[in-house]
Amino acid sequence: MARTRIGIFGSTGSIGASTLDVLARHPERFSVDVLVAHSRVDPLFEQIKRFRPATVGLVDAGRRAALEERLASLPAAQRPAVVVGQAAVDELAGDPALDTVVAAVVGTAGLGSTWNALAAGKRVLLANKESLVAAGELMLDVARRAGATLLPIDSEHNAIFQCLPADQAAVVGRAGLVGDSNEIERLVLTASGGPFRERPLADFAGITPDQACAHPNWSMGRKISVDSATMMNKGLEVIEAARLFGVSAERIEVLVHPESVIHSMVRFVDGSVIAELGEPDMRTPIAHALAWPERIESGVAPLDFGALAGLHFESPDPERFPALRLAFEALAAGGGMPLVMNAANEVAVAAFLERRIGFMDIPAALQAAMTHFAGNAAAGAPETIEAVLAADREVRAWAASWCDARGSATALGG
Ligand SMILES: NC(=O)C1=CN([C@@H]2O[C@H](COP(=O)(O)OP(=O)(O)OC[C@H]3O[C@@H](n4cnc5c(N)ncnc54)[C@H](OP(=O)(O)O)[C@@H]3O)[C@@H](O)[C@H]2O)C=CC1
Ligand SMILES: CC(=O)[C@@H](O)[C@H](O)COP(=O)(O)O
Ligand SMILES: [Mn+2]
Repeated sequence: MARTRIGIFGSTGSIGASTLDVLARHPERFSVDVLVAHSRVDPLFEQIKRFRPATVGLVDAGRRAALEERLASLPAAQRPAVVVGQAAVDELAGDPALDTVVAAVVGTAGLGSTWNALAAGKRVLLANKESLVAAGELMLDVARRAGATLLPIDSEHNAIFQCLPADQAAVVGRAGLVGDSNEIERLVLTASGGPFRERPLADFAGITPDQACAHPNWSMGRKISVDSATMMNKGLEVIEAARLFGVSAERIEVLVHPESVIHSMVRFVDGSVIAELGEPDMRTPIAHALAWPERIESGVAPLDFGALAGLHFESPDPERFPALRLAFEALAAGGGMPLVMNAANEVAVAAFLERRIGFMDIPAALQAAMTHFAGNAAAGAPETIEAVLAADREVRAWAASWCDARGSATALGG
């Protein structure tokens, strides 16, 4: 059997590392053909030595010399072709030499590569939820038209995908929509509640970036870790679920489950609930999507029920986690509002990580952007990928000014 040729966009990140860990267990089944990073050449070089890709992409042209210097130490036959710059790297995702693209870039920076892979009709393992939130139906359209197979590896969506009836799951797997099934009552997205689930609101002002990135169950990149701490991650995931599974906001429930053992569930009209359980380890959904519809070993230990202290559930607190409510509002508003919310969030999280604004300024930035752009966003979602990118840039510029003003006011004691 010919090996499946894999490209990992965002290979040096947390999802990239988990994917390579799974792939290393199945060298007879998969080859690693393309690896893409933004600028971190040291981990990229280690991956090149181990997995011998034919091509590597580096977005930051300023790091090219550093990468070439390292590659010069390898025998010529082991040196990959090097592609540099965002546009050229994004084009690699549509390369006919790839069967499967793992979309693991963080933020809407991943939109170009995810889009190109779908447009080329590939199997796309989607971690990069921000692209789907920003581009929405446009992205699903391009996937459908090209006959792409869009498989979620975000743990909740992969869990739901696994819980759906086989005929429905096959439709999602081919980038279609579940639609208004009269068998499925609702989708239940579980949420850990993040590191501040029990912290009083009065103490939120002093939250530091390192505290926000200390997720209780999952080891992830810093942006998504902050999103989990504000529960914006769950908000993005509500929109991601609505898009992937074609369900309205009323049929999506968020349930805080601090152990992250149940990764999500589907409620059926007859009262049945089907859940997917496992250790909180991304190698499980990644292995599932790599091999789907077959199953392969992932390296994740079997769940030890005897070691569980219990499974707990509670409702999300809207006072301490307003970002979740804002996401439901953005979904209900439709049009370009999810794009506005997402772009403002990316800018505000970056400002928080750089200590320019406080933790609760993140949801404040979302609220301000959503209010400011309400008229534009209501006009409808952008109709081309270029319009999505232009709208994303416009909101980012506005949100950056908002964060600058908020940061100066805070520094002045305002
Ligand atoms: N981590 C997790 O467990 C989960 C993550 N996700 C989603 O997966 C995505 C990735 O998250 P995570 O792995 O945690 O993030 P990380 O921050 O760990 O990694 C991000 C990766 O993207 C690369 N990158 C950054 N900017 C660009 C760009 N402009 N073009 C190409 N590559 C770029 C980085 O390269 P470099 O290293 O050079 O900076 C790095 O390889 C996010 O959308 C997140 O929401 C979803 C579910 C779980
Ligand atoms: C692993 C994964 O899929 C993350 O998106 C995770 O869900 C984050 O946990 P929260 O439930 O705290 O957002
Ligand atoms: Mn998730």
